[in-house]
Amino acid sequence: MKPLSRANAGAPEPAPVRVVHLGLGAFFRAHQAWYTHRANAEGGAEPAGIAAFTGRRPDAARPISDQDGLYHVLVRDREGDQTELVTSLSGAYDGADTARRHATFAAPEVGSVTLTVTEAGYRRGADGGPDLDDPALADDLVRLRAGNADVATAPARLVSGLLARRAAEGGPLAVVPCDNLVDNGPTLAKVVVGLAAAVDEGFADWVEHNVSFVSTTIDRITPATTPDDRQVVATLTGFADQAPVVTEPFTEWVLAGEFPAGRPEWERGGARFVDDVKPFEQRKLWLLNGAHSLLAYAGPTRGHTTVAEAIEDPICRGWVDAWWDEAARHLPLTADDIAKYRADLVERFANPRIRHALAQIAMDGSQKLPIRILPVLTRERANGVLPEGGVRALAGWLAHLRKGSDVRDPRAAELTDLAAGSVPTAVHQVLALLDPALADDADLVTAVGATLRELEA
Ligand SMILES: NC(=O)c1ccc[n+]([C@@H]2O[C@H](COP(=O)([O-])OP(=O)(O)OC[C@H]3O[C@@H](n4cnc5c(N)ncnc54)[C@H](O)[C@@H]3O)[C@@H](O)[C@H]2O)c1
Ligand SMILES: O=P(O)(O)OC[C@@H](O)[C@@H](O)[C@H](O)[C@H](O)CO
Repeated sequence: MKPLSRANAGAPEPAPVRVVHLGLGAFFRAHQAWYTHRANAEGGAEPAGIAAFTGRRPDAARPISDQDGLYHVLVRDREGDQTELVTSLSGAYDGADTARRHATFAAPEVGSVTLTVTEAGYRRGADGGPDLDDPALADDLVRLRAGNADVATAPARLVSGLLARRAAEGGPLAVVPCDNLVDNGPTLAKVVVGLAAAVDEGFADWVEHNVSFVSTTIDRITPATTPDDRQVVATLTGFADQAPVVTEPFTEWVLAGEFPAGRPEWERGGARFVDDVKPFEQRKLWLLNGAHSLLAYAGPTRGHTTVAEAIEDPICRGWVDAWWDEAARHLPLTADDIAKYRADLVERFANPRIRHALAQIAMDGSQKLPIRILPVLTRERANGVLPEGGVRALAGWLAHLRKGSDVRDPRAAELTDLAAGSVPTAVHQVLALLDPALADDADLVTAVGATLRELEA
């Protein structure tokens, strides 16, 4: 079995870096790096390279940098596997490598910064600005004010990179969040401008005038890679690839916003540039991600561990259909569009060769449910409806929290405490943490309690 390298694979030399990425995870490799690779492969413009930095694990870049930035995407449909070698990563680095990060941010030929740092990684406070009660972010702010750029959180790394760009007179640039958040461009802008202002008002002003925050809807189901997946890639390609990613054939990237310093021609890879991502965003976050979260919490009560298993269970499928009916009532799309999207989702979820663990999706519920479930639930309640699917998603989350094991969430300790004890108290306390208005809704509390008892029976 050959080690993967540009020489062994006959791959082109690394392209000049035009994009910096924060959060070198699986999704970035299956999505933004893949679109950049596809755009480069189409030819025409000068190829664009990406310098990508890990978010939290210093060692995560090593297997990729040892392969000259190369890795395979393993695309799995019901019938079989296809591999594609991705060549757009020109460098993979430890996110704590401040000197490298700053040099990349400062380079005028770098025009965009993309991010996949998870919902929790944005460290937003209740007002949408930076959560300065978060100890890690507060610690980073002290460092930034002291001129020390060795910071750890994603917002602080972005701010320190922008400080380096301003100091080098690198010019304007675009920041492109690719995480599942509502209004992700303006949402990130609020965190970054707030943190910049806490460092220095003049710098916040520079950010407002020089940095464009682009909104995106991003979609490609990409589970964590397993050792078996690596073996499949080795068998198919003959390379001992240490960093392949597994994904589905479907992919979507919709973007809205300005790129003042240019960008790769991602549309050549299939990306769409629109004036407003909102209809795409609501369709995706409510129908796809909402159903994912519902299955992630309620599915295990029926013994399921993956999305594909759960969606094939007629009971779980009924839960998802109920949720989709509720969400559909509030989507600004035609009935035909919604029906087609739902049918496609059933196919995507049921793909038996994508083993998407419910436990992976269940992470960070306190950050995800307000985006995926509550917008529909609150609209339904305003219309006097007790929505079965939304209620079940909340009840499922409570069941997950009450099991107590493997709750991965920035508020895990608080949540598992609140969820313990009698059902009515647990439901009231957990809903109050999400939104006090939910806990004041007696009919909702009763319905969630009844569904929780049913799931726990
Ligand atoms: N996997 C998917 O199917 C998918 C699809 C659409 C969007 N996304 C978005 O991409 C994100 C990452 O998914 P993934 O599959 O790449 O996961 P992953 O676990 O493979 O990678 C996560 C990346 O985020 C970084 N990270 C995690 N927590 C962080 C934190 N608190 N601060 C800074 N960086 C942090 C990690 O270091 C890593 O680089 C998701 O949370 C979601 O917002 C994922
Ligand atoms: O990646 P997360 O943790 O935000 O959410 C888990 C899944 O719901 C998500 O990754 C979907 O698979 C993805 O959003 C599909 O495009």
